[in-house]
Amino acid sequence: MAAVNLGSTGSDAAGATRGRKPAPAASAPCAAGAIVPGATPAAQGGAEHVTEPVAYDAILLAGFGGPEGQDDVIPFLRNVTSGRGIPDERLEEVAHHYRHFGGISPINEQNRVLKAALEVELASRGVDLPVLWGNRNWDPYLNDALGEAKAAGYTKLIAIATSAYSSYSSCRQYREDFADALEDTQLGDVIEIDKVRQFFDHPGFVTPFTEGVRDGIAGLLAADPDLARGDIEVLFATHSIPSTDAAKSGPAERGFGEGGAYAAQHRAVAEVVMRDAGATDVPWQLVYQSRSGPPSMPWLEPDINDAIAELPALGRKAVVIVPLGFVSDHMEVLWDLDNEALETAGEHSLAAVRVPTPGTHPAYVAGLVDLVLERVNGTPVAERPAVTELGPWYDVCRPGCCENVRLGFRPALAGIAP
Ligand SMILES: CC1=C(CCC(=O)O)c2cc3nc(cc4[nH]c(cc5[nH]c(cc1n2)c(C)c5CCC(=O)O)c(CCC(=O)O)c4C)C(CCC(=O)O)=C3C
Ligand SMILES: [Fe+2]
Repeated sequence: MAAVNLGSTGSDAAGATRGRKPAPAASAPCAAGAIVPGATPAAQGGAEHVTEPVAYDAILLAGFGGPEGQDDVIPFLRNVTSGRGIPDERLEEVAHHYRHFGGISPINEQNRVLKAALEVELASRGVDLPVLWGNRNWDPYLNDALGEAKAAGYTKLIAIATSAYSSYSSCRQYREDFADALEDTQLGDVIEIDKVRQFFDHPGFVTPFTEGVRDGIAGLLAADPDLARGDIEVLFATHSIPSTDAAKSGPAERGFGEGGAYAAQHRAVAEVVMRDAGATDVPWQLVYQSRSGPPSMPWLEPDINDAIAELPALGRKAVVIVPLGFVSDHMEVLWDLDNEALETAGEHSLAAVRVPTPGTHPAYVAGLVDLVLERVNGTPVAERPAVTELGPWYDVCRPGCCENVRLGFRPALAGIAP
């Protein structure tokens, strides 16, 4: 199967190893890696990776969106939760997090800064691709970005969603919203949108965390000469999701164990981070945060605060909190980690540090441009960097990938139906 990376282990720019991806057990017959130019990926007979060059007109930076004033907070939360059955008490609770910061989520500003950093990086590498920015849940919306594309005459966009892992919320929902936006703007016959692969194991995304863990451990040790490495626990934190979403988060034909592809991707990246930070002697766990939904519905556990409360009984004296699931210091990080989790650590007399998110780390910005260029150039799969054996992830989402069994799902781009 030409599209699957069976290449030997090699070194990439960040010094990490490129793994082998096992061939899917029972996927549909796979076309050759190359696809027919001009046709949409869905018409490609099931290719997992697109290894023909594509002449894109622009990059679509697709964000989550966030409120930028007190009056935006409730309308924003209604956008995010429309049709979800999120209890009103939960909305009130979340509104309070935003109110505390003047009703302003930092996420839009972070995406403005990321867009500018991408433009600088593209220019410095001589890549002539404009960056359009649109959000799923707040102004500027995806529809606005498509309006800009139309005005400029762009017809072929390559999307970067600000979300690294596979799950309904972090992958398919973006792809559904692309399809919705094309329908809303009636540009579906004019504009095509492809999407770069999930980049959880791209070295550009992983390197900032590796540096952060190394620095975090060193900082704790420097601050307390009596602290031993085994006294520290590294907690890799990511957004909890409903267990049913997690189970559906990978391609239907591959098994990933407890928590589906979503948890497996986080565990695999955490292991690489610990190894590359030179910290295989430091204990670590994957933990979850920011759950919502009714208490009767199972979500991925343990919650970070519960995990922290258990640490003294394990003999730990300090904790390094790594926001492994997040690309920037948005509300989930500022509130749920810097406010709540650090407070929980204090209540249990643990020294604690929170590692930075990728933000606009040069490796991350360059990595996002690399992800675009591998699609522009149709880079062979064996040459695409991936630090875990799970990747490089699919360019075209697999059938049944990232479904939402609670809500049903809508038509989506950049994948194979359903
Ligand atoms: C996997 C995942 C990511 C990471 C991937 C990605 O980045 O997309 C993420 C990111 C984010 N989530 C965010 C905000 C919210 N998420 C909510 C609700 C939910 N998130 C979920 C999952 C995820 N969420 C889920 C399963 C729900 C329950 C509703 C449902 O079943 O679909 C709610 C509703 C209230 C609540 O319940 O908390 C809000 C306000 C913000 C913006 C922060 C800011 O403003 O700075 C960001 C970046
Ligand atoms: Fe969320």
